Amino acid sequence: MPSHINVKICGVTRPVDVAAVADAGARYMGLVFFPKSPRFVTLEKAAELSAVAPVGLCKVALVVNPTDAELDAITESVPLDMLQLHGSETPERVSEIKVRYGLPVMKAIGVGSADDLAALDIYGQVADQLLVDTKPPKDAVLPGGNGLAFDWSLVAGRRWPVPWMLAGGLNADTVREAIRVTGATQVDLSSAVESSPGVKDAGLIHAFCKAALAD
Ligand SMILES: O=C(O)c1ccccc1NCC(=O)[C@H](O)[C@H](O)COP(=O)(O)O
Repeated sequence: MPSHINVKICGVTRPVDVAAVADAGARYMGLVFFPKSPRFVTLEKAAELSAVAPVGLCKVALVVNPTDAELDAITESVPLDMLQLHGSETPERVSEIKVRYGLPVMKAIGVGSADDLAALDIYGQVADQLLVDTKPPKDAVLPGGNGLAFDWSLVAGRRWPVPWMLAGGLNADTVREAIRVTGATQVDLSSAVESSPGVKDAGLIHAFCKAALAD
């Protein structure tokens, strides 16, 4: 019987990663267009990875405060199913991007304390999905993908009018507890399925999906 949990593996950089993500039963793969990330992919590489993704694997482009020119280039070169906004995009910008590109938009919100939860209610009115992620440390180079968890009890029992994913430091050992505490039906991760920064590991991807999808 199919699991009711959806997994997103973010930051694939090689065709073997795409195969591992699909074989392991993940529902989404993320392509990172943030140049400072060790998971950064060029337009050409992203198009190659997108082309080998099987039907049914949702291809998500992750961008940070993108200009229209950047999004034009990405959407013209890479077959995609969703855009993930991981910067400080305003609700108005989320709406604008949805209309201009005609793709579902997932907005990432960093959570570090209860003060951050109001943003989820606001963006839940405009985005197609929410990514509830750990708020990055102040000195972090990356706005996401830092392998750090937040206090899951902050979002326990919270619900929004759109589907949402839990992210931030998840791994095969913690994902079941994270799902139990938060009630998440979708989970996203990057760091814990890598052998070194930016290099995905098929064994770790399979182990994570086996743990997440077991119910
Ligand atoms: O992963 C990156 O390199 C990245 C760079 C810039 C913005 C966001 C980024 N990742 C966002 C994700 O969707 C990650 O999967 C999410 O933050 C969880 O990452 P991790 O804590 O490493 O599992």
